[in-house]
Amino acid sequence: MFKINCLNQIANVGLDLFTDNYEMVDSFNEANAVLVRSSSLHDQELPRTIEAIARAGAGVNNIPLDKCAENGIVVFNTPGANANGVKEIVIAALMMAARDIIGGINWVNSVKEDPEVAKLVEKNKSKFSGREIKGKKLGVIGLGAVGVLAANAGNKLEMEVYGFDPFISVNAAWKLSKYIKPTKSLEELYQECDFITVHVPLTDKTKEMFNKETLAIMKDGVSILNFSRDSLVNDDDMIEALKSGKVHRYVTDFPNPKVCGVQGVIAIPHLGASTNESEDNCAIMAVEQLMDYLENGNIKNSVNYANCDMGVCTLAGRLAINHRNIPNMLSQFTSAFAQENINISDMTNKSKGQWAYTLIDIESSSSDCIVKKIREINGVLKVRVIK
Ligand SMILES: NC(=O)c1ccc[n+]([C@@H]2O[C@H](COP(=O)([O-])OP(=O)(O)OC[C@H]3O[C@@H](n4cnc5c(N)ncnc54)[C@H](O)[C@@H]3O)[C@@H](O)[C@H]2O)c1
Ligand SMILES: O=C(O)[C@H](O)COP(=O)(O)O
Repeated sequence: MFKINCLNQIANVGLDLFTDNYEMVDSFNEANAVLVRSSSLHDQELPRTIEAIARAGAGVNNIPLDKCAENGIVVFNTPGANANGVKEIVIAALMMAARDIIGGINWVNSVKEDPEVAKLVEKNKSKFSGREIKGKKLGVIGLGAVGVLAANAGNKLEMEVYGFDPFISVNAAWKLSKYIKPTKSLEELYQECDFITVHVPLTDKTKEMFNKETLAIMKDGVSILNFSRDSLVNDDDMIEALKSGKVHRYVTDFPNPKVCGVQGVIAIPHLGASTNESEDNCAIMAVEQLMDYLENGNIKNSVNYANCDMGVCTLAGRLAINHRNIPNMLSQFTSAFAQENINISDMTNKSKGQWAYTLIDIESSSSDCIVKKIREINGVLKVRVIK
C-alpha cells in the first residue's frame, strides 16, 4: 500500500487514477509520495519514507531539488500541462495592458448607483481610452511550453513577435511559428518591443532580470507581463519605472505588498494555471508519473533525476538505486550481486548532474542481504525493492 499526501488541492480526475493499492494520508511525515502545487517545501524536514514528490505544474522553485535528490527523493513536474491556460491569460493581459479595461470597470462600479450612469459613461469614457495591439511589437522571453504558445498567439493577433531563448529545445523550435523573429540578445528584444512577456523559470540566473539597468534599455511606455515568478522582477526598480512612465503597465500573476495598489500595476491572484483544463491535465500527468515510479521504478519528467524507463518488470525482482553520479558505482553493484550469486537480467543507469539512478532486474527476488550490501556502498542514497 502506497501512502499519498496532497499538500494542495489536486483535481479529482487525477486522484481517481489511484488504485486500491493507494491510500490518501493527511500527514507529510506518513507519506511515501507527495502531490503539490505551489506550497513551499523549503523549510520541510524530508522523512526517509518519502520516495517521490510530484509538482502538478511547471515551476519547481518551491521545492529544494538538490536536498530531495540527496535524500533519494525524485521530484517530478508536468511540463506543458498548464501551458494553454497560461497562454490564454497572457492574451487577456495583453488586452488589459493596452486598454484600461480594469480602470474603466472600477470607475463604472464607483458610479453604478447614479441614475445618470449612461450619460456619465459617455462623458468620461475618454479617460480610459487605450491603444490596439495589432502591429505592435511583442517580445517573448523563454520559448518553452508557455512561451511558444504565447509567441504564436501574438503572431495570430497580428503583432510583430520577437523571441529570445538561448536554450530552446528542438521540440519547442518545431512548434514555434516561422514568423517569430529570433533575437540574439535580450538587449535587442528590450530595445525593440512595446510589450514584453516573460516565461522562464526562476533560477539564480534569472532572478531580478527586470531591474534598473534592463528597464533602462527598454522603450518608453513598454508594458511588462509576468506570469512566471515574482522574483524575476526587482519591485523597487519596477515601481520607479512605473512612476517615471518608462513602464506603462506591469501585469503580474504574483501580487506582493510592494506592488499591490501601485498605479500601473495589474495584479492577478496567480490564476495562470487555474483553469479546469490545466488543473485536470496537471493532476493526471503528476499522478501517472508518480504511480509509474512507485510501482515500476520508472522516471519520466523528473527535474532532479534523469529519465529512466525499463517498462513493467516481468522478472522475479527489480531494485531501484538512487546514488551519486561518481565513478565505480556500477561495478560495485554488479559485484555485490555476483557475490550473492544473483543473475542480473537487465540494467539501466542514467545520470543528471551529480545524481544517478540505476534500475536492475534480477532472476530471483531480492534478499535483505543484497539490499543491505548495496545500501552500504559509499555514494548510495536510497535502495528500493520494487519487486
Ligand atoms: N502563472 C502560472 O500559473 C504559471 C503556469 C505555468 C508556468 N509558470 C511559470 O512559467 C515558467 C515557464 O513555464 P513553461 O511551462 O514554459 O516552462 P518550460 O520549461 O517549458 O520553458 C522555460 C523556457 O525558458 C527557457 N529559459 C531558461 N532560462 C532562460 C533565460 N535565461 N533566458 C531565456 N530563456 C530561458 C528554457 O530554455 C525553456 O525553453 C515556469 O518555470 C513557471 O515558473 C507559471
Ligand atoms: O508553475 C506553475 O505551474 C504555475 O505557477 C501554477 O502554479 P499553481 O499550480 O500553484 O497554480
